[in-house]
Amino acid sequence: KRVAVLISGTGTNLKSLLEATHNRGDIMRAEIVLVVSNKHNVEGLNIARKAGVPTKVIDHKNYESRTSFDMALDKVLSNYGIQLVCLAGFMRILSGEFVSRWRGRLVNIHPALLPLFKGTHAHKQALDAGVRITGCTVHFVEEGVDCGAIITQESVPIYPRDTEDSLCERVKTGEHKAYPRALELVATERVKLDLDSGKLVWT
Ligand SMILES: Nc1nc2ccc(CNc3ccc(C(=O)NCCCC(=O)O)cc3)cc2c(=O)[nH]1
Ligand SMILES: N[C@@H]1O[C@H](COP(=O)(O)O)[C@@H](O)[C@H]1O
Repeated sequence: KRVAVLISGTGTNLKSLLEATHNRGDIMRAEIVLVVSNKHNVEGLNIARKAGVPTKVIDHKNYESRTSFDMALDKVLSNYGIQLVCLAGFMRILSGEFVSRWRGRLVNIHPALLPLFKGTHAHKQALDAGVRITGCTVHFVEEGVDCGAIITQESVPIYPRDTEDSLCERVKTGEHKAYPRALELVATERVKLDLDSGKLVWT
Protein backbone atom coordinates (compact mmCIF):
# COMPACT_ATOMS: atom_id res chain seq x y z
CA LYS A 1 0.00 0.00 0.00
CA ARG A 2 1.22 3.53 -0.85
CA VAL A 3 1.07 5.38 2.48
CA ALA A 4 1.07 9.10 3.30
CA VAL A 5 1.86 10.28 6.84
CA LEU A 6 0.37 13.64 7.94
CA ILE A 7 2.25 15.54 10.65
CA SER A 8 2.32 18.91 12.40
CA GLY A 9 5.37 18.56 14.65
CA THR A 10 8.18 16.43 16.08
CA GLY A 11 7.44 13.32 14.00
CA THR A 12 8.57 10.55 16.37
CA ASN A 13 5.64 8.40 15.22
CA LEU A 14 6.63 9.13 11.62
CA LYS A 15 10.16 7.98 12.49
CA SER A 16 8.91 4.68 13.95
CA LEU A 17 6.67 4.08 10.94
CA LEU A 18 9.57 4.81 8.56
CA GLU A 19 11.82 2.38 10.43
CA ALA A 20 9.14 -0.33 10.51
CA THR A 21 8.30 -0.06 6.80
CA HIS A 22 11.99 0.27 5.83
CA ASN A 23 12.94 -2.90 7.71
CA ARG A 24 9.81 -4.96 7.12
CA GLY A 25 8.12 -3.20 4.17
CA ASP A 26 7.52 -6.49 2.39
CA ILE A 27 5.80 -8.15 5.38
CA MET A 28 3.89 -4.95 6.20
CA ARG A 29 2.79 -4.36 2.59
CA ALA A 30 3.22 -0.66 3.26
CA GLU A 31 5.56 1.94 1.80
CA ILE A 32 5.59 5.56 3.04
CA VAL A 33 5.78 7.55 -0.21
CA LEU A 34 4.74 11.02 1.06
CA VAL A 35 4.86 13.13 4.22
CA VAL A 36 2.54 16.16 4.47
CA SER A 37 2.75 18.82 7.17
CA ASN A 38 0.42 21.77 7.76
CA LYS A 39 3.32 23.62 9.39
CA HIS A 40 6.71 24.72 7.97
CA ASN A 41 10.05 23.93 9.63
CA VAL A 42 8.91 21.13 11.92
CA GLU A 43 11.31 18.34 12.93
CA GLY A 44 9.15 15.71 11.22
CA LEU A 45 9.97 17.24 7.82
CA ASN A 46 13.71 16.75 8.51
CA ILE A 47 13.06 13.14 9.50
CA ALA A 48 11.25 12.57 6.19
CA ARG A 49 13.99 14.25 4.17
CA LYS A 50 16.69 12.16 5.91
CA ALA A 51 14.70 9.07 4.90
CA GLY A 52 14.48 10.32 1.31
CA VAL A 53 10.69 10.59 1.43
CA PRO A 54 9.01 13.41 -0.57
CA THR A 55 7.47 16.12 1.62
CA LYS A 56 4.74 18.71 1.10
CA VAL A 57 3.76 21.61 3.35
CA ILE A 58 0.12 22.68 3.05
CA ASP A 59 -0.14 25.71 5.30
CA HIS A 60 -3.73 26.06 6.47
CA LYS A 61 -3.18 29.81 6.83
CA ASN A 62 -3.04 30.00 3.00
CA TYR A 63 -6.62 28.73 2.74
CA GLU A 64 -9.67 30.73 3.56
CA SER A 65 -11.72 27.74 4.64
CA ARG A 66 -11.32 24.30 6.16
CA THR A 67 -12.91 22.84 3.04
CA SER A 68 -10.43 24.47 0.64
CA PHE A 69 -7.52 23.29 2.82
CA ASP A 70 -8.92 19.75 2.81
CA MET A 71 -9.42 19.89 -0.97
CA ALA A 72 -5.77 20.88 -1.47
CA LEU A 73 -4.75 18.02 0.83
CA ASP A 74 -6.97 15.55 -1.05
CA LYS A 75 -5.47 16.65 -4.38
CA VAL A 76 -1.90 16.04 -3.24
CA LEU A 77 -2.82 12.62 -1.83
CA SER A 78 -4.55 11.65 -5.08
CA ASN A 79 -1.60 12.91 -7.18
CA TYR A 80 0.71 10.57 -5.24
CA GLY A 81 -1.66 7.61 -5.64
CA ILE A 82 -2.03 7.35 -1.88
CA GLN A 83 -4.00 4.31 -0.67
CA LEU A 84 -3.70 4.80 3.10
CA VAL A 85 -3.34 7.95 5.24
CA CYS A 86 -1.77 7.93 8.73
CA LEU A 87 -2.30 10.98 10.97
CA ALA A 88 0.71 11.26 13.30
CA GLY A 89 0.47 14.37 15.44
CA PHE A 90 -1.55 16.10 12.72
CA MET A 91 -3.42 18.81 14.60
CA ARG A 92 -6.05 19.97 12.11
CA ILE A 93 -9.58 18.64 12.34
CA LEU A 94 -10.54 17.17 8.94
CA SER A 95 -13.91 18.01 7.38
CA GLY A 96 -16.69 15.43 7.11
CA GLU A 97 -16.34 15.56 3.31
CA PHE A 98 -12.64 14.64 3.47
CA VAL A 99 -13.27 11.90 6.06
CA SER A 100 -16.06 10.34 3.98
CA ARG A 101 -13.79 10.26 0.91
CA TRP A 102 -10.97 8.54 2.86
CA ARG A 103 -13.07 6.60 5.37
CA GLY A 104 -11.61 3.16 6.00
CA ARG A 105 -8.21 4.29 4.62
CA LEU A 106 -7.55 7.02 7.23
CA VAL A 107 -6.14 6.23 10.70
CA ASN A 108 -4.92 8.28 13.67
CA ILE A 109 -3.02 7.77 16.90
CA HIS A 110 -4.37 9.28 20.10
CA PRO A 111 -2.27 9.52 23.33
CA ALA A 112 -4.86 7.91 25.63
CA LEU A 113 -6.90 4.70 25.96
CA LEU A 114 -10.00 5.75 23.99
CA PRO A 115 -12.84 6.27 24.67
CA LEU A 116 -11.20 7.90 27.69
CA PHE A 117 -9.65 11.37 27.43
CA LYS A 118 -10.64 12.45 23.92
CA GLY A 119 -9.50 15.70 22.31
CA THR A 120 -6.41 17.72 23.12
CA HIS A 121 -4.43 17.61 26.41
CA ALA A 122 -5.07 13.87 26.90
CA HIS A 123 -2.11 13.56 29.31
CA LYS A 124 -3.40 16.43 31.47
CA GLN A 125 -6.83 14.80 31.54
CA ALA A 126 -5.27 11.50 32.70
CA LEU A 127 -3.17 13.19 35.40
CA ASP A 128 -6.14 15.23 36.62
CA ALA A 129 -8.32 12.11 36.73
CA GLY A 130 -5.69 10.34 38.85
CA VAL A 131 -5.75 7.14 36.74
CA ARG A 132 -2.85 4.73 37.31
CA ILE A 133 -2.79 3.38 33.77
CA THR A 134 -3.05 5.23 30.48
CA GLY A 135 -1.70 4.53 26.98
CA CYS A 136 -2.40 5.16 23.33
CA THR A 137 -4.94 4.16 20.70
CA VAL A 138 -4.73 3.78 16.93
CA HIS A 139 -8.18 4.14 15.40
CA PHE A 140 -9.95 4.69 12.11
CA VAL A 141 -10.85 8.35 11.67
CA GLU A 142 -14.53 9.34 11.67
CA GLU A 143 -16.10 12.79 11.30
CA GLY A 144 -16.39 13.02 15.06
CA VAL A 145 -13.09 13.53 16.91
CA ASP A 146 -11.31 10.49 18.41
CA CYS A 147 -14.35 8.18 18.07
CA GLY A 148 -13.53 5.74 15.23
CA ALA A 149 -13.14 1.95 15.48
CA ILE A 150 -10.12 0.98 17.58
CA ILE A 151 -7.34 -0.97 15.81
CA THR A 152 -4.54 -1.26 18.43
CA GLN A 153 -3.87 0.01 21.95
CA GLU A 154 -0.82 -0.05 24.24
CA SER A 155 -1.05 0.50 28.01
CA VAL A 156 1.47 2.57 29.98
CA PRO A 157 1.75 3.08 33.77
CA ILE A 158 1.43 6.52 35.39
CA TYR A 159 3.82 7.19 38.32
CA PRO A 160 3.11 9.55 41.25
CA ARG A 161 5.66 12.17 40.22
CA ASP A 162 4.67 12.15 36.54
CA THR A 163 4.27 15.45 34.73
CA GLU A 164 2.64 15.95 31.32
CA ASP A 165 6.14 15.81 29.80
CA SER A 166 7.32 12.62 31.56
CA LEU A 167 4.01 10.94 30.78
CA CYS A 168 4.06 12.08 27.13
CA GLU A 169 7.51 10.56 26.74
CA ARG A 170 6.48 7.21 28.26
CA VAL A 171 3.25 7.04 26.23
CA LYS A 172 5.23 7.66 23.05
CA THR A 173 7.25 4.48 23.63
CA GLY A 174 3.88 2.69 23.54
CA GLU A 175 2.86 4.64 20.41
CA HIS A 176 5.97 3.51 18.58
CA LYS A 177 4.82 -0.10 19.09
CA ALA A 178 1.08 0.42 18.54
CA TYR A 179 1.28 2.39 15.28
CA PRO A 180 3.54 0.06 13.24
CA ARG A 181 1.40 -2.88 14.40
CA ALA A 182 -1.80 -1.06 13.37
CA LEU A 183 -0.33 -0.08 10.00
CA GLU A 184 0.59 -3.71 9.32
CA LEU A 185 -2.94 -4.91 10.22
CA VAL A 186 -4.62 -2.34 7.96
CA ALA A 187 -2.12 -2.49 5.06
CA THR A 188 -2.30 -6.31 4.92
CA GLU A 189 -6.12 -6.01 5.17
CA ARG A 190 -6.22 -8.30 8.20
CA VAL A 191 -8.52 -5.64 9.65
CA LYS A 192 -11.00 -3.47 7.79
CA LEU A 193 -13.54 -0.83 8.75
CA ASP A 194 -17.11 -2.01 8.14
CA LEU A 195 -18.46 1.15 6.50
CA ASP A 196 -22.07 0.41 7.45
CA SER A 197 -21.63 -0.44 11.13
CA GLY A 198 -18.46 1.61 11.69
CA LYS A 199 -17.08 -1.43 13.51
CA LEU A 200 -13.73 -3.14 13.03
CA VAL A 201 -13.85 -6.36 11.01
CA TRP A 202 -11.11 -9.01 11.26
CA THR A 203 -10.89 -10.76 7.90
N1 LIG B 1 -12.65 14.44 11.48
C1 LIG B 1 -11.58 14.17 12.26
N2 LIG B 1 -10.42 14.84 12.04
C2 LIG B 1 -9.32 14.61 12.83
C3 LIG B 1 -8.15 15.32 12.61
C4 LIG B 1 -7.06 15.15 13.43
C5 LIG B 1 -7.11 14.21 14.47
C6 LIG B 1 -5.92 14.08 15.38
N3 LIG B 1 -6.31 14.43 16.74
C7 LIG B 1 -6.78 15.70 17.07
C8 LIG B 1 -7.69 15.83 18.12
C9 LIG B 1 -8.17 17.08 18.49
C10 LIG B 1 -7.79 18.21 17.78
C11 LIG B 1 -8.34 19.55 18.15
O1 LIG B 1 -9.41 19.68 18.76
N4 LIG B 1 -7.57 20.63 17.80
C12 LIG B 1 -7.99 21.96 18.10
C13 LIG B 1 -8.70 22.53 16.87
C14 LIG B 1 -7.76 22.53 15.66
C15 LIG B 1 -8.53 22.91 14.40
O2 LIG B 1 -9.15 24.00 14.40
O3 LIG B 1 -8.53 22.08 13.44
C16 LIG B 1 -6.87 18.10 16.72
C17 LIG B 1 -6.38 16.85 16.35
C18 LIG B 1 -8.26 13.45 14.69
C19 LIG B 1 -9.38 13.65 13.86
C20 LIG B 1 -10.63 12.93 14.05
O4 LIG B 1 -10.75 12.05 14.93
N5 LIG B 1 -11.68 13.23 13.23
N1 LIG C 1 -1.37 12.45 17.97
C1 LIG C 1 -0.47 12.63 19.08
O1 LIG C 1 0.44 13.67 18.80
C2 LIG C 1 1.73 13.27 19.20
C3 LIG C 1 2.60 13.24 17.97
O2 LIG C 1 3.92 13.08 18.38
P1 LIG C 1 5.05 12.94 17.23
O3 LIG C 1 4.75 11.68 16.46
O4 LIG C 1 4.96 14.18 16.35
O5 LIG C 1 6.35 12.85 18.01
C4 LIG C 1 1.64 11.89 19.82
O6 LIG C 1 1.58 11.97 21.22
C5 LIG C 1 0.34 11.37 19.28
O7 LIG C 1 -0.36 10.53 20.16
